Amino acid sequence: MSDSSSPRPADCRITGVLLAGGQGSRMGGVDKGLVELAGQPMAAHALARLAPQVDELIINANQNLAAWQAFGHPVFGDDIGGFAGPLAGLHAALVRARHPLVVTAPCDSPFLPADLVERLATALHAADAQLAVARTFDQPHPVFCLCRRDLAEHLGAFLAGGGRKIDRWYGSLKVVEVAFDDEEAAFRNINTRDELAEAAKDLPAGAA
Ligand SMILES: Nc1nc2c(ncn2[C@@H]2O[C@H](COP(=O)(O)OP(=O)(O)OP(=O)(O)O)[C@@H](O)[C@H]2O)c(=O)[nH]1
Ligand SMILES: [Mg+2]
Repeated sequence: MSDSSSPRPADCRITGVLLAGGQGSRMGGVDKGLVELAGQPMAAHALARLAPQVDELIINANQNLAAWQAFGHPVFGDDIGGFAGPLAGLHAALVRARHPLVVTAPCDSPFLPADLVERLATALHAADAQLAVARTFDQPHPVFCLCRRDLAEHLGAFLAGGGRKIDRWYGSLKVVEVAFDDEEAAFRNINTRDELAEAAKDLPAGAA
């Protein structure tokens, strides 16, 4: 992670936000990113992959804030309460990001692509879009997105009007979808204890 040494010009710099504000209900109501996977908290795997790709890293979490702070990055909760979904975390991130572009990744995707950010950014700029989102084949991955920080007001108005559905908000924007068909396995998402056990088989202990 770099700032003054970033190869990106200042107006193209990117804040990465790890989305970890969910309730982990399919895992029994745990703070999913803090659950151990191959000797590390699950979030450590995602953070290790995301950090080299961004110019600033921040964490959105709504519980166990001290444990999240131990990762050494700024931690903040949703501004609207009641676990309103990932858009609430994205909005809080847009408000706090130091850089003009913000990329999101969920805490439960420990294999995320090493070229996620570069490919989203290339597509965003080429299409002059407001938001770039990953997909593999016909499967969208809406919590892997890169968008412009100046969407904060637009998203704030959507949330204030009761909007919660990520697809609906994306539908109101100029969006470019970015195909990662060649990296489908990198989007593997760990939602249950069984999926956690399977993922552990594919990661050596202490791998993050
Ligand atoms: N900030 C914030 N993020 C959320 C919220 N709900 C889900 N997320 C995030 O959205 C991403 C995808 O969510 P899920 O995989 O469904 O995670 P989850 O909500 O913790 O898990 P389940 O309760 O089992 O659905 C994860 O990065 C979550 O942390 C929320 O209310 N606020
Ligand atoms: Mg998930």
